[in-house]
Amino acid sequence: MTDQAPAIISTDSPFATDVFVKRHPALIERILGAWPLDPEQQRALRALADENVDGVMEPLPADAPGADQWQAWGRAYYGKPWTAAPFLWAESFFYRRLLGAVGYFDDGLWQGVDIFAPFKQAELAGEVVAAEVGALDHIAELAEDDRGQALLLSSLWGNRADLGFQITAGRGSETSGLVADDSDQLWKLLQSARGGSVAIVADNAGSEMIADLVLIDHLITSGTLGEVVLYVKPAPYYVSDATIRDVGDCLRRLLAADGAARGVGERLRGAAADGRLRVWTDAFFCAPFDFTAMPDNLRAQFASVSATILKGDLNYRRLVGDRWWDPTVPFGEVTSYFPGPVAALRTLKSDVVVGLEPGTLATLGDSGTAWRTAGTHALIQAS
Ligand SMILES: O=P(O)(O)OC[C@@]1(O)O[C@H](CO)[C@@H](O)[C@@H]1O
Repeated sequence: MTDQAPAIISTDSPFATDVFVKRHPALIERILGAWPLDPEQQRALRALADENVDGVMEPLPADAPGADQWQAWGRAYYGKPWTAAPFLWAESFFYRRLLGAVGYFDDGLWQGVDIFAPFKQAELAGEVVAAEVGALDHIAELAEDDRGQALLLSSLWGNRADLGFQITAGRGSETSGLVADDSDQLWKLLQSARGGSVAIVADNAGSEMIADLVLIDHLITSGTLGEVVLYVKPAPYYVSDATIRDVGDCLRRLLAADGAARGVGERLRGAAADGRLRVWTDAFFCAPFDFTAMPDNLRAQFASVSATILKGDLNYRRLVGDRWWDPTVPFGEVTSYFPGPVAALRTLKSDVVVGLEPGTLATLGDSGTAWRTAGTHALIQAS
């Protein structure tokens, strides 16, 4: 494996700094507006927002679930500004603190309540998803290979529908081309695994999950794959990250539609019933580390499938490491530690990128960062 590049500390990145001083307080305002929170919950949320903007990071209360573990993980960062910690680490801790502030982990009324559900549900009921579901009738008419590629691209660009990102970036419609396109290699990988099992590490609920489910249906129905293991988050995270509940909501959205979408929903329900589609999770998916630190059980699971496909920006950061890589360092080199063939489908929404051709990088211009963070560019990379 190549030498590790320096980790991204938020103070070194205007984009990451904004996540703490703008995105997180705006998210907290939305939560305050969406729920009948009691005074203590409101106080805890407002304190967390203030801490993010100009306070210092406080550890979890000593009696909170997982407090010892987080105490050990974050010893070097508590008492310092949020932006002084590694970006990836501090964001994960923010979501742990956010859920803790409303009582998600405590016995009582708020235990297990997904505070992001109103935002996810609005997206699922909206016109973007309606158009996406309706478009399946046309895609069904395409030849099998063209349909596969169309669904792959739809799963890729579906990653723009990230509700955390939209808090500060808005829902833009501008898209540029792919900065890296290993889709031929990815299809070869899937064909060589024909009839086998593939892991898909999901990202967002709503529009993106609908696109992922439609792609999964295509891969299973066409016989390309015998089994898909879909990994979701064990708890609400990064606003729109999918949990098992979201997979259920998306499946029901497909089943409630007419035409091709309903067929997709029915086939997926059948695939789940006979084990060809399995939904799984692991606590590590909400841990503040990249995949080099994955636990042995997860490593063994990824090693047992023919390939793993990771969706989205955060999974990409965790796959290659949230680091200031030279953008031309090969994807295969950085991901060589991964237990088995691996691919990434990601729209670019943070500083990290690897695997670019020098010519592509020259065209994008390495000085400006908008192409890295605006969600207008995307990539498909495979090892
Ligand atoms: O993983 P996703 O949904 O594609 O993107 C997550 C994201 O919006 O959140 C992080 C910043 O808060 C970045 O990784 C990215 O901008």
